[in-house]
Amino acid sequence: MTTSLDDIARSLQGYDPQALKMDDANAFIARLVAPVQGVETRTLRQCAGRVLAQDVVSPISVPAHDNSAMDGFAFNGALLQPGQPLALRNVGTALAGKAWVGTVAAGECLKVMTGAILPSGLDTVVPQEFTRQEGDVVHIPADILKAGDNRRLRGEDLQQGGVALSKGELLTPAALGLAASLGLQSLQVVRRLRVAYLSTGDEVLSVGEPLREGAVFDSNRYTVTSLLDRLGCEVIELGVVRDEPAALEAAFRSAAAQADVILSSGGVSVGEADFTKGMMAKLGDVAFWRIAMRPGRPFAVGRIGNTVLFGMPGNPVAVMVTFLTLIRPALLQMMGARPRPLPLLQAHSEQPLRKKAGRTEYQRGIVSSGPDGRLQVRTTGNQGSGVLSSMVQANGLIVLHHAQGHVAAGDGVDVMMFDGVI
Ligand SMILES: Nc1nc2c(c(=O)[nH]1)N[C@H]1C(S)=C(S)[C@@H](COP(=O)(O)OP(=O)(O)OC[C@H]3O[C@@H](n4cnc5c(N)ncnc54)[C@H](O)[C@@H]3O)O[C@H]1N2
Ligand code: MOO
Repeated sequence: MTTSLDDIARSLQGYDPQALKMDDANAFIARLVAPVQGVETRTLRQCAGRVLAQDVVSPISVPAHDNSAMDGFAFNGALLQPGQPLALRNVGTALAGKAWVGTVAAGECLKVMTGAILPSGLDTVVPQEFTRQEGDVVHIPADILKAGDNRRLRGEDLQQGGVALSKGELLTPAALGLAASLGLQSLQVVRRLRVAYLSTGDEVLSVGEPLREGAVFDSNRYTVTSLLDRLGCEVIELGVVRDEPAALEAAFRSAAAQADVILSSGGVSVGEADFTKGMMAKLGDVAFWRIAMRPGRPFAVGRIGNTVLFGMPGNPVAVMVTFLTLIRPALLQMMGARPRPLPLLQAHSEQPLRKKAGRTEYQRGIVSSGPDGRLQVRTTGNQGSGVLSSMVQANGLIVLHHAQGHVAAGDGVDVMMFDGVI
């Protein structure tokens, strides 16, 4: 049973679709969406960016044995005494990957390579360059080591039987390396989320079409589809749809039949040619919001059949900002991933910032390290929601919170970093 938009609205205190706070918008969306069903097995090479569908329990300990972290000489650390150098007889060499056979008696040591198994009783390794060798005697200076140094303990990375990776983990390069260190060849992952994207508007041209007066090229298609690629979604591109009811209806129906999520841009404000809103309302259970945010105020949210719909405004910066702040968390939730909020840093504003209280503003910011080593941030200049070059220059969004007012130069502000995400 899916919850209707009305039910969600009733469950939210202070829900006002004409002046919705960001927190309430996100809470609404979190209730609207649910993780998709469907698990598949994929080889490690195919798993980058996918979401793990079940816990991975370690079949082995990593490392499997106590071993040396250095090329050097292993010995019993109990021999170390403050102020006393050591002279130990080397009785052999242990290479990585092969157990050394033999015994090391009191007063003896074993030459070991990095990764070599430490025979029992040898718990300390002196790096080779700290020693002096005379024949088979190894001299170790006083006070350079303590017992246990340069030893890697069995299971210090992963314990056999422990959970190495948890369900919901987004499979990063590090997570895939970890799975490989357990000898796993494949993983169970959540099926990819299918996301359809369409741009709307008579003035919007696909790249390749000749430019004509008053028209703009469809930049939103490229920002949105590449944001989706980075999230590991399967993207269904439905091109540019004219402000014409039959074309809009066909596009939305086709999107709803194929996708878990439909994203559109344009046509959600109050303009006369905004047929998009009417068509969304005809085909689905859709709410039209005015969010207390800038940019990105008009926004549509709802369902067409079982497919979730997010109708972004047309302005290119508003598209990226609503994607990062409202849509990205929802897509991660639908992908079965644990929340991965973009990191918020505190930086000192290099300039005064004008801000209207009663809405959340996202200004494009460039964070850098100041002369005193502290983080500082300046804006990219023109903050118009059509100025896409501001998003190219920025490495984060300065978040001016709902209740916050003007910012003085030097004040601390939050910055939502998006390097590597967009
Ligand atoms: N009277 C009001 N006018 C507007 C309001 C309002 O509240 N009252 N809100 C403004 C805000 S904020 C935004 S954002 C826009 C959103 O309007 P729409 O969603 O209807 O978007 P469009 O009018 O279709 O387009 C806006 C703008 O973006 C350009 N655009 C559209 N699609 C693309 C694309 N795929 N690639 C590049 N650029 C695109 C389009 O040409 C327009 O310039 O409404 C304000 N007005
Ligand atoms: O959503 Mo609009 O972009 O605030 O100008």
